[in-house]
Formats: sequence, structure tokens, C-alpha cells
Amino acid sequence: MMELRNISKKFEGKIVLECVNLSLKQGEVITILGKSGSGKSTLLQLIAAMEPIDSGEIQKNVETMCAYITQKPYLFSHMTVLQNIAFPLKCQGVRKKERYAIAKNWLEKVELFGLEDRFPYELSGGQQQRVSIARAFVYQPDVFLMDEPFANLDVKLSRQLQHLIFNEMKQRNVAGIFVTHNYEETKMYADQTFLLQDGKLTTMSEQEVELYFNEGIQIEGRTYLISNCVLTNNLSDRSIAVLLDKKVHLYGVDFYVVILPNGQKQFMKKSQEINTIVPLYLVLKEG
Ligand SMILES: Nc1ncnc2c1ncn2[C@@H]1O[C@H](COP(=O)(O)OP(=O)(O)OP(=O)(O)O)[C@@H](O)[C@H]1O
Repeated sequence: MMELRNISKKFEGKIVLECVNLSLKQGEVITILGKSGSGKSTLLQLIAAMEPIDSGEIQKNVETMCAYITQKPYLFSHMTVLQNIAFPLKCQGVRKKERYAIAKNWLEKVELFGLEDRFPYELSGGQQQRVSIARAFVYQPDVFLMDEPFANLDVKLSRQLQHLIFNEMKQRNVAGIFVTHNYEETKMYADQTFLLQDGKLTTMSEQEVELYFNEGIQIEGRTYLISNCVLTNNLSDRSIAVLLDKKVHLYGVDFYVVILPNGQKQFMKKSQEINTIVPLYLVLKEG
């Protein structure tokens, strides 16, 4: 339903995106991971046509409607909560009674009942975000573009909203591109995960995702899931590594492989042995 072909974008001469390709099917959920400043928001803005593309093309069906939700909600400050949620229906010419009935239904779903007559400035950040999510659903998009929508919410509310959004999307067969730093979102809801790094967008395997979130470790080109590791005090052969502060030190060869929390590998000669290693060992199994 949407196809990005060789999308490139520069800001002030600096390449942010370079020949990015992406294909999104109806109802498919994609998550995009990447360091701060890697261009994730820029990519969503290009798809939402809020920024011009330097080169390449985005092909979508003429009828494809995108709703874009950012970390910081943008509400109409002069409208009440109910008017904000009902606004897309007003634009479509739906009568007042009907549009308010639909908006009230969404008000309940996002647990804002009783706050319908408040103005955005009278709401907390989390409540404002719930209004913007309800408004986005009322708009009935085919694609949700979400830029860390839960980042500013407390854990409980963020889980509730995740659950609501992904369930509603599934029921309505709505596709989504989620920019996130959240492990659960990626693990539980994404059909595919991509990494944006140095301007390039690449698919990630399940193991690479684990590694990215520090749930996996990579030694000599092999990935081991932490969940597949067993803790032991028995340090005997090269299949044993030491885990310290989520860094892994491999024994039995002439260097240690230290995996930093960002997934980067660092080789250290044995002579550089750190004395502070505590007796906490990991037996690595195939994973
Ligand atoms: N309008 C702009 N003008 C100039 N530079 C910009 C503009 N928008 C973004 N950039 C730059 O482009 C790069 C990518 O920014 P972007 O916001 O897309 O990153 P991000 O991956 O979404 O980061 P974060 O995870 O911190 O939100 C950054 O170096 C940023 O400074």
C-alpha cells in the first residue's frame, strides 16, 4: 500500500537519509530503531509530506490516509477535548450529533470520560496524548505514523495505550510505522523491525533486535540470547564468559570480547584484564 524508493535527504549538506527503501503492506506494523539523531523523525516527516524529499519517490494509493502522532501532542488550543476529537469528522461534513457520539465513544476508550469540556491547557501531557490518539483513530487512517508516542507517559499508561492502539489497529487492519526506543513494542507488536544507521535503513533479525536492546550478546560473530544463558560459578573452558554490568568477557582465547550496551564490540588483550570482574559467569548455549 506504500512504497518508498531510494529516498534521500540532506540537511545543510549533511546526509540524513541515503537511498532508503521500504515497503508497507495493509495492516502491517513496522518499528524503526536507531540512535538519537539518526533520522527516524525525518523519515516519518517525509512520509507524512511535512518535509520535501531531495530524491527518490514515495508511492501510495491515492486514497491512503496517514495519521501522524508525535511525542508532543499537537491539539487545537481553542477547542475542547470533545471538539478536538470530533474535528476530523467535522471536516468530513458529519453532523454534530453523530460526530459527538463517535467522539464520546473514543473518549471512553482512552479513559478521558468527564474531561470532554476541558481545554488542552487544562490537561496533563498524558491526557493530551490520549486526545491526540483518539482524534487520530476518528480520522480513520490507513497508516499510523507514530514518533515515540508513549515516551512521555508513565509505564502503566503507556502499556494501556500500547495495548489499545495495537488492538484497534489490528481490528481495523491499519498499518503502522512506529519510531521507538521501546523493547516491548518492538518484540510484541512489530511484524518487521528496521535499524536506521548512517542514513541507511536495514532489516533486523530477531537476534539483532535482542542484541540492540542488550538482551543478547555477540561473540565471535555469533549471537547468544541472554535468555538462553545459564549463570554458573564454574569457570572452566572457552565456552564460558563473564557478565559484568551487562558487558561480556570471553575467556579461553588471547583476547576478551567486551560488548558495550550499545551492541558495539571491543576487543581487549588478556594483559588488559580488569581486576574488578566479579565471579558471575555465563555458560553460552546455542541461541
Ligand atoms: N529542519 C531541520 N534542519 C536542519 N537539520 C535538521 C532538521 N531536522 C532534523 N535535522 C537534523 O537531522 C538529523 C536527524 O534528525 P531526526 O530528528 O530525524 O533524528 P531522530 O533519529 O528522530 O532523533 P531522536 O531519536 O533524538 O528524536 C539530526 O542531525 C538533526 O539535527
